[in-house]
Amino acid sequence: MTNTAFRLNNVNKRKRKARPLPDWISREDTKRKTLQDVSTDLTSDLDSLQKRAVNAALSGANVFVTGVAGTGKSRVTQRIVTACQQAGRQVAVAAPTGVAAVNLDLDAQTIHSLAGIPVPQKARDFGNMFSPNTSKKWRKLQTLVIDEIGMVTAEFIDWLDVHVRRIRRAPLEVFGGIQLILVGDFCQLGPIPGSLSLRKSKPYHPSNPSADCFMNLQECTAYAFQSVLWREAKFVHVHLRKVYRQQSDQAFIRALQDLRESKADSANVKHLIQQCQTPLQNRPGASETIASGIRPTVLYCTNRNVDEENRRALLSLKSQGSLAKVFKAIDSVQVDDEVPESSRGVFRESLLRNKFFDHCQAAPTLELKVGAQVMLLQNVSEDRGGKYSTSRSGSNNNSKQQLVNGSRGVVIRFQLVPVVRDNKHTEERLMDPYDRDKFAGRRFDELKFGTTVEFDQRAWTVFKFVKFPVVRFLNNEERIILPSEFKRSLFRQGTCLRKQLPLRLAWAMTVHKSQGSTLDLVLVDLKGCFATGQSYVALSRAKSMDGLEIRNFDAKQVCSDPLVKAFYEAMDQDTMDDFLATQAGLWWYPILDSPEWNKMFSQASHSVAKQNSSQFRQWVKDYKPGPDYNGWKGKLGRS
Ligand SMILES: Nc1ncnc2c1ncn2[C@@H]1O[C@H](COP(=O)(O)OP(=O)(O)OP(=O)(O)O)[C@@H](O)[C@H]1O
Repeated sequence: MTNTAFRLNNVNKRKRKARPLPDWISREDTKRKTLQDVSTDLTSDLDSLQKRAVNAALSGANVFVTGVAGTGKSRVTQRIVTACQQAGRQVAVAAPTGVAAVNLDLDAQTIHSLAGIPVPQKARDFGNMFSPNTSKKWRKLQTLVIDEIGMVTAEFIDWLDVHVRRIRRAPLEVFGGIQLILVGDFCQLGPIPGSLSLRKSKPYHPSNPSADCFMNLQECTAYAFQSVLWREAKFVHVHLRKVYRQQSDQAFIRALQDLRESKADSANVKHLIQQCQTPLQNRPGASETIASGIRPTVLYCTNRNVDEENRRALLSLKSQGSLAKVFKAIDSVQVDDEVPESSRGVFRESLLRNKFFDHCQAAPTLELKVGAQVMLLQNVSEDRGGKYSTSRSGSNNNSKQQLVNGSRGVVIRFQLVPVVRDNKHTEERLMDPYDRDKFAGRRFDELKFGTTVEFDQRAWTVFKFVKFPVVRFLNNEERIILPSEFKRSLFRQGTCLRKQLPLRLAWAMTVHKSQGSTLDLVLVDLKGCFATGQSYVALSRAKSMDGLEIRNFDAKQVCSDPLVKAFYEAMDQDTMDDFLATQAGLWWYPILDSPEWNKMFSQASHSVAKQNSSQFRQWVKDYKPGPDYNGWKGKLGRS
């Protein structure tokens, strides 16, 4: 081909590309077709409401997905995230607490670390968001998914919104134009109040910009729907209806529904309590499982009871003469390459102090013994040679066949696993018994001291053996459990990494930690129940009454919030705008009554603030982070 011909061809190609599409295929349609394909692939096993949630998310709308416990909110969240990613969107997934983020298992992080701020005590803590790294991240983001929105306070979400708008220089758009997917159930555990007293902090006023804002963050227990954001975001509400977790036990579903609505004296609840008073070991199905060595998970309302129970249980095993093995986690951090050399030390220190290491489900030290009750913390993915995967898709769906995050079992022995070293002695590796490719046709237990195997184009020699637990799970599968990675990436900071066995002792756990999980065999002790929705969350973890024992139930402790009830009624009656305008109340109303506030504003401005959100918008407009943030001066005030 001559140069001229080549050029002509290119011109023709360009011309062809520029030719308009036929009238009957608009560009919008071709785009929709692609989204349609994504949606069909990901929603084939979802019910119609679950599909509606995924499609609404794909349409680009702000979506709120809710539903009673066990209706598949987590499953829908996973599909939404995958769908948005496949549609080419920049997605971030966050949850209000470390446990919820780790539970979600979608490489989610806490909302605070996503925001690049500590758990804020003062409005100016949000000033950290203006750091070049964090603001760049927020500018790129297209979709933000927040799970367990019921635990996020209205005040927090409004302050976040305010700062994201400024960072993205889009003051009039909710979250500066980022699509919001909020997921949660306001009848489950709500925002947890902290200890900071409102009275001790000064209200923010534009005339005194360096003062700390009125900071109610640690005290605010207003629901996210009491935010300005909720009024402006125009959410598509999707209320999932079909309960999957207890689908084989309709009487149980009815009782849970009554508990959710605080009808603790109903016939359904009485029936539930009566059925579930018999100890599990005296019930036909459960007693067989217990006889095979698997004891029920015990849920307590307080941490103290949980620790006591696990310690007691492990000690009782010790007294039977069984030897304990201690597995210590290996923690490390990796600072992002783009962090300048001069700041790497500071970033390293800050990553090492990250809350991830406190919240990580995998304990820093795990003591195990033969007979210890354990729970798997990650899915076992067969298609990846039996390794642990961080994906929770399909989790718990088919627990009889699959081992998933939450699967329960008992340690039956410890197994020696070979460690190999390459012939240059530069690297050591633990041999994964389920990674069959590595053994070149040999059986794992044929590997003896000094045996050489070849993989990764190198020869490796067995030079020592290390003991790891073998767990027998509820589905009777026995599996050697090897250390696995738990990590959290902090955008433009680096990664926190913990290497530990994906197991935790599972004789007992708190109700707060159990939120989001499905349990086959569970004993719920409601002594000391203190939070709204706590008894509902605890009891709704069980799959059926056959696998549930209830202790210390007190109808007086069952409480739900009438405001939440009204919120759901408004959603079902399609009167949400009216509810938000007249009943919900904005989170700062109680602050208006504080003496500090009274000094700042006249009675007249109170009523303005109560009537609409313009007052808040005014603060937003005038708000400037305090003097601590001079470092980011260049980035401020441009919005
Ligand atoms: N469409 C579906 N088909 C079959 N099983 C499903 C479906 N949706 C959800 N499930 C199963 O129902 C159980 C509960 O689902 P999931 O944990 O997603 O509910 P949830 O609404 O997030 O619950 P919670 O509010 O308690 O966290 C899981 O075992 C899940 O695999």
